[in-house]
Amino acid sequence: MPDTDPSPRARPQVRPYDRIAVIGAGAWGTALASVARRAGREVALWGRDADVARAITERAENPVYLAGLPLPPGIAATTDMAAALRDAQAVLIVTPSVTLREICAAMRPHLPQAVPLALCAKGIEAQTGLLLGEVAREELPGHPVGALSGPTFARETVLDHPTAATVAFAFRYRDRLDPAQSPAARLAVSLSGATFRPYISDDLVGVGIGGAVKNVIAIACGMMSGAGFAENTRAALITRGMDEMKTLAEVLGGRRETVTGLSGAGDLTLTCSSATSRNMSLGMQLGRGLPRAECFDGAPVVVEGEVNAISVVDLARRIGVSLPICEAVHDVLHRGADLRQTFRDLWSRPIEAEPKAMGLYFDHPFGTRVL
Ligand SMILES: NC(=O)C1=CN([C@@H]2O[C@H](COP(=O)(O)OP(=O)(O)OC[C@H]3O[C@@H](n4cnc5c(N)ncnc54)[C@H](OP(=O)(O)O)[C@@H]3O)[C@@H](O)[C@H]2O)C=CC1
Ligand SMILES: O=C(CO)COP(=O)(O)O
Repeated sequence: MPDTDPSPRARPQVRPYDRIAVIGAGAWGTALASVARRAGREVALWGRDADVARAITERAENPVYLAGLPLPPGIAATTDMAAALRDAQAVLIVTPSVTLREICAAMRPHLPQAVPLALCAKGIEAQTGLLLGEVAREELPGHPVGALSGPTFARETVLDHPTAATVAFAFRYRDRLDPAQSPAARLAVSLSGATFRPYISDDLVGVGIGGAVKNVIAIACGMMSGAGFAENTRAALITRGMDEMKTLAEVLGGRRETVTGLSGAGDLTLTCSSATSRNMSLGMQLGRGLPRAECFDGAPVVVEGEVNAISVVDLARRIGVSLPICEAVHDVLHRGADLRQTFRDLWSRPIEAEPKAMGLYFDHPFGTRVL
């Protein structure tokens, strides 16, 4: 494959998918439906709330998840899975990661044959340690499975702020011979618009790990910031958190370069920098000492990093990978560990080398009394 951009005339033509189904009418599902609609696609959006579906179809608004934001007209929202999937040429699955198996089962009887599926949630299945792509492959064999992931707050995307994301599908042999017909290329072109810019990847593992781990690191950043620490600490957590992503991705067969891309470093930077992130925001509230039940005023908010902390840490332990920041978040969230003491301990672990490959470890001179 050439590694430079050929002249415009020599670029292969990519056929977009004309009809796209989006499963999940929350903030991100609605935003992606808007992206696809603005790109000129016919869009069916499935959600389980009839009032929300009606408001999207009739008033071009999602009053629950994106209140006050005008959506592009022409999104056909429905609570009927069969209707949403009828004649779909590509499907975006956008419900929280814990629901993926049940959503796949609900889709199974209605899916057109071999239609590509792009997973847009961020997580790892807790009971099995499987990446979401593996879960979808188990539940819906015979479909190309990929992911769409990146630094993409739903509101900003709907507000048409320039946004970029990665579309990843494992390339089959025939995709390497004719990349223009690959699901990654076709979906990327289908969603491309004046302000939405997808990049193409074949590294589903690297993209999946980036999305799952960044949520946990964002909780860590929020915790430290809520506890009163400042920018030095956040920058250290982002950088060392990225190292945890790289290590895990590489051991599982993903690429380090993917982790430095939009779905890794990009998303990590976004979610660790802003209280708009639900993960960062949960960490901040806990860091300030709020009990979990009182965070978000008790509202049931999707915070993927909370479940991801369990699945990421379990997976890493099973395969012998050390992820100290994820472990710290896990212990505070799920083992009742003291937040400040846990982060003190994190800072006084044995001195090690950057990069790890140097293989150097020394005792920390102050042990756990360093902060
Ligand atoms: N919001 C964002 O900016 C972004 C989110 N994401 C990812 O997208 C995924 C979804 O998040 P987001 O859209 O923000 O979440 P929201 O909380 O906005 O919406 C969740 C949606 O999932 C539906 N849902 C929940 N449980 C089920 C279920 N068991 N069966 C069917 N539908 C269900 C909800 O339906 P109901 O209203 O009926 O409960 C709701 O429509 C997450 O993995 C998130 O990390 C990725 C990028 C950006
Ligand atoms: O994944 C996101 C942006 O890319 C959304 O982050 P939160 O789930 O933390 O809000």
